[in-house]
Amino acid sequence: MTSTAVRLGPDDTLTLTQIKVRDLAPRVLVVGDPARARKAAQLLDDTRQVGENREYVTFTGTYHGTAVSVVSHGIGAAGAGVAFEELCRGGAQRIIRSGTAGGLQPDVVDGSLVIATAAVRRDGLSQHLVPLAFPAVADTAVVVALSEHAASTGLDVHRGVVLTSDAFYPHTLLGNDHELWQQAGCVAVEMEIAPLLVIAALHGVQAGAVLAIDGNPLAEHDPSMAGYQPFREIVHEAVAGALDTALNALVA
Ligand SMILES: O=P(O)(O)O[C@H]1O[C@H](CO)[C@@H](O)[C@H]1O
Ligand SMILES: O=c1cc[nH]c(=O)[nH]1
Repeated sequence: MTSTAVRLGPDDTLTLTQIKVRDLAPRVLVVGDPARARKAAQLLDDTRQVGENREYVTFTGTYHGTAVSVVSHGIGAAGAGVAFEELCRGGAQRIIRSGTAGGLQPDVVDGSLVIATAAVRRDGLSQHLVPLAFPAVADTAVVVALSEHAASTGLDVHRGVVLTSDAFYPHTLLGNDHELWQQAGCVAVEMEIAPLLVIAALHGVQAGAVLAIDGNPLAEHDPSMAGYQPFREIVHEAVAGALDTALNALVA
């Protein structure tokens, strides 16, 4: 692929994530929540913390003998996009996001897993990088690897197009358009996959995502998200299943 993408050297430090390039593994797990990054780091062997700045916390270790880094990217496309871009500039070759999401279809409910095949680009960032006509598509090998490992978790697994949207809490003035995307067949809604897939594609990096479902705002008739409650056992189990799936797919 002809590319004008920036690549840094091993002695460089990525500016906002504060990771030394030599400390970054080519296979990277990304999660929104720094606390989830710390939990994921405990699943690695020989783990060491190699970066911390703002919402970006980074660990590197090995998983089943293969070097892996875990990085938190915070909530929302703009901040997460900083991390995704720096990881690509630092030499990441495969990036998998393990996040949480709301189900959009009636059968995509608490405790399910969703594997993203593509994302609707309703984020504010990615249109500044490449026109919206460019699709946000997951890498096929990553989707296959995620599907294989998700099946072994015993959780309810769905696969399809996800909606990436900047608005977590809508205002009654405009509401949200989740119903439109439900009718278009989107399976879940979250906030960072579209920029991940776009930035990775522009760098020639493999990327994909697996999501733990923590509610279904349409089915629960809760468009305001006032009843959002992700701190439940059924969600914790799905988050654990998503992390396990993502780590196995990373090293597949
Ligand atoms: O659980 P994470 O990875 O943060 O993902 C989802 O959760 C956050 C909103 O609660 C957003 O970042 C959304 O994308
Ligand atoms: O963006 C998100 C994340 C989790 N659950 C939701 O409903 N939306």
